[in-house]
Amino acid sequence: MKIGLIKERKTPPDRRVVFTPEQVDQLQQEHQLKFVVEPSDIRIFPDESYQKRDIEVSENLDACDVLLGVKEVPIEALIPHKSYFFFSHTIKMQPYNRDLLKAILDKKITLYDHEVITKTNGSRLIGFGRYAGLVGAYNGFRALGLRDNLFNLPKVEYLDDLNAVKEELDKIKLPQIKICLTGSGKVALGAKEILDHLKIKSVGVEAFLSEKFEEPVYCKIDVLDYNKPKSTCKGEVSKSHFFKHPEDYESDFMRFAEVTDYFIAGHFYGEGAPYLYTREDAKSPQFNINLVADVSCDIDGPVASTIKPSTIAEPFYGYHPISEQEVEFNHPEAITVMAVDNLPCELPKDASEGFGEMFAEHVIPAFFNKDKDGILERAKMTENGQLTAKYAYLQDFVNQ
Ligand SMILES: NC(=O)c1ccc[n+]([C@@H]2O[C@H](COP(=O)([O-])OP(=O)(O)OC[C@H]3O[C@@H](n4cnc5c(N)ncnc54)[C@H](O)[C@@H]3O)[C@@H](O)[C@H]2O)c1
Repeated sequence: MKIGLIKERKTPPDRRVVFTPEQVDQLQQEHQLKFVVEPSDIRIFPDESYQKRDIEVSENLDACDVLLGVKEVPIEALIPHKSYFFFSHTIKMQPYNRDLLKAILDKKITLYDHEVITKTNGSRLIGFGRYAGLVGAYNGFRALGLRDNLFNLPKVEYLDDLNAVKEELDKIKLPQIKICLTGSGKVALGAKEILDHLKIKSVGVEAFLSEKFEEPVYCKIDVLDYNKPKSTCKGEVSKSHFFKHPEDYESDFMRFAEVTDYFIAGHFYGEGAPYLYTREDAKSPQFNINLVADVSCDIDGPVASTIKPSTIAEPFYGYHPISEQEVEFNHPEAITVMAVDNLPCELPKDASEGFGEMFAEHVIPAFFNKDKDGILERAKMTENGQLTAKYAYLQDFVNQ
């Protein structure tokens, strides 16, 4: 079997890749696999680092059975009749990728989307969430240091890797602040890794809400901490009930907002769930949050101060809660917002290594065991110019 590692072609440039040279080397030794790497001048691992390991680097991907990329492949670069794996960002009917999905069908491409490489229960097996959480939490501290003239952390993109990021954090001293972190997935765990590296004390909900501390503390909360059942809720309150019937719940986040200084949003927001805080909530004199690292990054939604995504080049802006307008990130009345929507790109080396490990563990075996766990079947969105049954709900979207 021949696998092609394709060049990333999106703007701004994305330096990540599915497999590092070392991983390709190892996979070629362990399996009946041969790799071809498409040349790229932006990839974090240069062409020579593959060539040094005798891995073929070539523009010609004709002989490849499968092509692996990270982000959306531009329509003109799609090779007809091939099988691809990449993030197509189409499963939620994202309008900006409608033409891409149409082209994939027209060109009779078999598309497997990384986002839907899942266990049978639907939970995702691979992704870059951990790296988003790591960089997002760090960026929030960077904003704090710059805004309050406390310390000057460098941008992650100028650092070599995660170790270098952690070394920078070792140099700072934090003020006594309360940090609230939402979520239970990969993003939240990545953010927690940064908080734990800084040796910030983790406290439970009751203590966080009611006690004063001499040192910085954080509290990690999940859906049933920041939502409560409405009086009309009939079902038994549980996480799975919340996921199925979010309309039976209302936000209980204000009790956290009243005592939190720095909020790290690392949750997954499901359609129909209550907003954590609205623009009105943020106007309340009791609303205490003045810094948000919104890794979840749902725009103009559950975290009302996130009025737009920010960029790696310009990662911070201010949200003025009274005027509801954007202001300077260090405006004295602003909630400082970090809402970069491509955070893992800032840590391309570690993110590629981590992603490659997950892909090697969960997907590569499926090529050789007749997909006995249904991994490929669940992730296959298109085949022979048709949407597969699981993704047939996208038919109207592509017909528009
Ligand atoms: N800013 C960025 O660069 C960036 C990068 C990666 C991910 N993200 C975003 O961060 C968020 C979290 O991603 P992740 O990688 O941690 O996800 P994940 O798949 O690792 O975890 C999702 C968690 O949400 C829970 N969940 C499932 N359905 C839910 C629902 N309806 N309501 C609430 N929780 C539910 C699951 O139990 C799981 O624990 C996503 O919205 C993702 O788009 C942002």
